[in-house]
Amino acid sequence: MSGIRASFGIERSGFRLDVDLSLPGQGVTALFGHSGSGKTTLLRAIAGLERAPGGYFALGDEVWQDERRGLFVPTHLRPLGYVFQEASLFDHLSVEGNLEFGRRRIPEAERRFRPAEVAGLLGIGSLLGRRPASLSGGERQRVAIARALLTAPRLLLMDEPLAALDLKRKLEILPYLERLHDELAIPIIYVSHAPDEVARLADHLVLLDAGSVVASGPLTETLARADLPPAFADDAGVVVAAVVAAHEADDLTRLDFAGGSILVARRPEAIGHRLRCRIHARDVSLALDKPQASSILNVFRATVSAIAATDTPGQVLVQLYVGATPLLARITGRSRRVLDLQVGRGVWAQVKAVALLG
Ligand SMILES: Nc1ncnc2c1ncn2[C@@H]1O[C@H](COP(=O)(O)OP(=O)(O)OP(=O)(O)O)[C@@H](O)[C@H]1O
Repeated sequence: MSGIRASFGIERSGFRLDVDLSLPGQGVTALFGHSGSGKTTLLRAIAGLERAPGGYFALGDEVWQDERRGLFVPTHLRPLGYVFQEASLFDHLSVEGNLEFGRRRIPEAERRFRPAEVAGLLGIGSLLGRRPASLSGGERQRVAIARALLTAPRLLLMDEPLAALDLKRKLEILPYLERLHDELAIPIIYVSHAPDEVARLADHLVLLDAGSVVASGPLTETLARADLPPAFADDAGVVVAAVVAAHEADDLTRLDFAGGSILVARRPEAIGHRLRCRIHARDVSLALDKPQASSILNVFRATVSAIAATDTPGQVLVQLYVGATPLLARITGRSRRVLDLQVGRGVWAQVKAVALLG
C-alpha cells in the first residue's frame, strides 16, 4: 500500500477544519494540537462520520470518499478500527465474547488474525473469561484494541486512547501500543495532546492549530523545526533515536546516536537495544568554548543551523546539529547577542537532562 490522502473542509459555527494531507501508509501518525484544534473532527472525517462537500480520502489506491465523483463509502463499510478514550465494551459479554463480536463482524475470508494471536499481542489471554466491568481501565482499553484488530482493519484510528488512564495504567499500556506499531502492518492515526506519548510512539507528526495543519512530516525532523508557531515552541524539544552502547562505571549507560553518544543514569536494557530520548530545548545551553569544569556530562560540538523568535519575550530558539542529529536550545536573546550566534557558527551544546522514552 502506498500513502494516505485526506482532504477535508468542514464548517462549524466558529470553527473550520481545512486540511489537505499526504500521510505515510505505515507506522503511527500522531495528530497533535491544543484542545479544540480539530483533531477529533479530522479523525471523524476519516472514519466517514463527518461529511462535507469536496471531501476526499484514500488509503493507498482504495478511495473511500471522493465527493466530486459522488463517492462516499459509509463508515460501517470502511475497513477501519476506531478506539476511543473510553473503551465501549459490551458489559453483558465476557472479554472473549467481546472479541468474538469483533471477529464475527467480518466475513470469514477477510479475517486476518486469530483471537488467541491478538489476545497474546495485547496480553489479555488470562482475562478472556472476565466481564468488562471487573477490568481495570488499562485492561479494558487493551480489550477494545484487540476487538478492533479482529475486524481486520486496514487503518486503525485512536482518539486519545490513554487519556482516561492514570499514569500507572498509561505506562502499563504503552508497551502494547509499541508492539502494535512494531508487529502489525496497519497504519495507525493517533490523536493525542500528550507530547511524551507522541514522542514515544509516533513516526510521523501532524500539528494542528485552529483547524489548519501547521506542520506535517517525519517525527524527528518536525520536532526539530525551529520555525513552528510560538504555541508549539513552549514545549519545544527533539526526539533522538539511540541505541544502548555500553554500561559504564559510576552507574552510567552510554547511548549512541547519529553523530555522538550520550551518558544517562544506568539503564536495564541490553547492549544493542533501541531507545528514543527526548531532549527539551530548555535543557540545552550553549557556550563558545568547551566547558572545562562542569557537572554536566553531556557536552557536544555543534553547528548552529537556524535561530527563531519564541512567544516568550527575550527568548530565542536555536536549532543546532550534532553530526546528523538536530537539537534545539532555548536561550535568552541576550545570550544570543553576547555569544554572537549566527547560522553556521560552531558552539558547544551542554545537555542538562535527557528523558528516556523506553
Ligand atoms: N458536533 C459539533 N458541533 C459544533 N461544533 C463542534 C462539534 N464538535 C466539535 N465542535 C467544535 O469544533 C472544534 C474542534 O473540535 P475537536 O473536538 O475536533 O477538537 P480537538 O482538537 O479534538 O479537541 P480536544 O483535544 O479537546 O478533544 C471545537 O471548536 C469544537 O467546539
